[in-house]
Amino acid sequence: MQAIYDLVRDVPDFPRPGIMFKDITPLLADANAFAECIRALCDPWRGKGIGAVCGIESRGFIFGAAMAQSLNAGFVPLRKAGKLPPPVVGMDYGLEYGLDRLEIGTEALKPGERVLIVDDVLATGGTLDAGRRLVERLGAEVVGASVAIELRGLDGRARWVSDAPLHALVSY
Ligand SMILES: O=P(O)(O)OC[C@H]1O[C@H](OP(=O)(O)OP(=O)(O)O)[C@H](O)[C@@H]1O
Ligand SMILES: Nc1ncnc2[nH]cnc12
Repeated sequence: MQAIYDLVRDVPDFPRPGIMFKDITPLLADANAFAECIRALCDPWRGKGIGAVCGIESRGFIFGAAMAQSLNAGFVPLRKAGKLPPPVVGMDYGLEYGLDRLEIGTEALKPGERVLIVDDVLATGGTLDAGRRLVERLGAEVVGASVAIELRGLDGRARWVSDAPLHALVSY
């Protein structure tokens, strides 16, 4: 896990003054560390009957798609506004450095389907909360969530009001 810490770069004042941005691109560029990261993210979910991994645009796609393959599950994108063709349902939310909207195709998940939600970073938790609500709106079952990085100081975990587990690989 130390390799993962070593490969996440701190970028001060990006994308806004006062934000310490966690840059995952050095981690993604390292084949062994990225593979180890995907393995470790998937381990808690093996044998748990995950039918679909919902990855959150855009960095959540990188981890989510690789995890879906490893878990032998489908991949369903939760996309930013206006990117998915209709019909969609959407949700506005706030994140550490702005406001945004996530959407999902109304036919993308079956009622009762067992879903894992994946993102790269948990900061204030607004994004993950919006993702959970959208999946539940479609009647699917949120089995849990995984993030590569948790920023504990922003207490995003408090926004995860589900009983389903929320796993973080590394935390700061
Ligand atoms: O916990 P929160 O405060 O909600 O912040 C976490 C979200 O912020 C980033 O997404 P961003 O909207 O910057 O999109 P990107 O992945 O396209 O860079 C990150 O990828 C998470 O999705
Ligand atoms: N500090 C941060 N670094 C990287 N991604 C983020 N998303 C929200 N806050 C972030």
